[in-house]
Amino acid sequence: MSVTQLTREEREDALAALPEWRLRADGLAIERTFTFKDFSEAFGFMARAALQAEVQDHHPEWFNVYNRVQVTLTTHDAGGLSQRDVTMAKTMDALAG
Ligand SMILES: C[C@H](O)[C@H](O)[C@H]1CNC2=NC(N)=NC(=O)C2=N1
Repeated sequence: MSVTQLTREEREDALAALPEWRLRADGLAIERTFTFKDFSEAFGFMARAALQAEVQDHHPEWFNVYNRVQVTLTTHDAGGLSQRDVTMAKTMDALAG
């Protein structure tokens, strides 16, 4: 599937609209750590995000310990950041409340 990387300008605009996310040092991914009340809340978030990932055909890299979910978004098909990551980041922000 052809997906294109964001240009530097598009990336900067996207990050400005995603204040909770930071650009990974290599510039190829965005990252956010979500913290919830407990494991049940964290896993509920992951379950809802997983269903949305399927709908968007765009899957997160993530790591969960108890109430914490560390998320990395990158587009493998583009070899870096694409609009799909931005859309998924906004979806996750909305799901986390
Ligand atoms: C075939 C399938 O559509 C692709 O492999 C999709 C699935 N989910 C994906 N998820 C992410 N994060 N990046 C991709 O490039 C990607 N590609």
